[in-house]
Amino acid sequence: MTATAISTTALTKRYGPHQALRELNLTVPTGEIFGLLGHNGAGKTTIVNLLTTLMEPSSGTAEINGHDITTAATAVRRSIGYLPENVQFYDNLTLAENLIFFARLSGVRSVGSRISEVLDFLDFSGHENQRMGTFSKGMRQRAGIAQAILHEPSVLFLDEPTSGLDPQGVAKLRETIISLNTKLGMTIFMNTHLLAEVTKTCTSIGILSSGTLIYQDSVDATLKSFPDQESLEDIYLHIEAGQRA
Ligand SMILES: Nc1ncnc2c1ncn2[C@@H]1O[C@H](COP(=O)(O)OP(=O)(O)OP(=O)(O)O)[C@@H](O)[C@H]1O
Repeated sequence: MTATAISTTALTKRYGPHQALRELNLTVPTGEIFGLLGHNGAGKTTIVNLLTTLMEPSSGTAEINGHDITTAATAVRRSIGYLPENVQFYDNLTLAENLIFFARLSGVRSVGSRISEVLDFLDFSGHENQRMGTFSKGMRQRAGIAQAILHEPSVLFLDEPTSGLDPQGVAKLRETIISLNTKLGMTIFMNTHLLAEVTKTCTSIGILSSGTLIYQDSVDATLKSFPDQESLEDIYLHIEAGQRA
């Protein structure tokens, strides 16, 4: 039986009178690279904020590796890594100084050797003594992933990870996400608008529309189920249009 990395039951979030997420029931098996798609304002960041324990749900529940996001938030935080869309660092400090700071915050043992191991894995060694204020967007992204995986999480959340990257940066990020999944066994949950990238990177997708999950399946099954559509982008637009009709 496949283990479950992420599961939500009737997960709901209201901001005042606005219902951003409506009774979401979602299951992501361990080992998937799951891409959450949806229009602007669909509720994608809200889901990530709930699953990473940055916010509490209005009602409903969710579990990460069997830990409840509300009653076992500390256990959830130990088993997840999170790369927000705009990752923040201390720009006047070097990469190593930043990573040491974050590693200590998350209780990493053998900080120096763990940082070397992570930078090596990400093919990012050699920048340790560079001040972060001089980093390009792609380098910041790489540093953000290093920070997010320092404590060896088993589930990694990425919010719009391709935002602001050039095509080389997008390709490098894809390579990194796939190797985190295949070599380290991490389950990946990513929010994205870049549908061409989803076909190349993700194993399964969900589509969120106005706070409701309207579709979930593997990428392969999705491509087979809509033989008349040329690409995942066309399939996405077709499903979304069906929802609005
Ligand atoms: N703190 C907040 N207070 C009030 N409304 C909010 C708040 N955060 C988000 N919203 C609203 O909730 C809805 C979902 O927002 P969310 O940021 O989760 O969407 P999204 O799918 O991530 O959008 P995008 O693709 O534009 O980043 C939107 O209508 C948004 O305006």
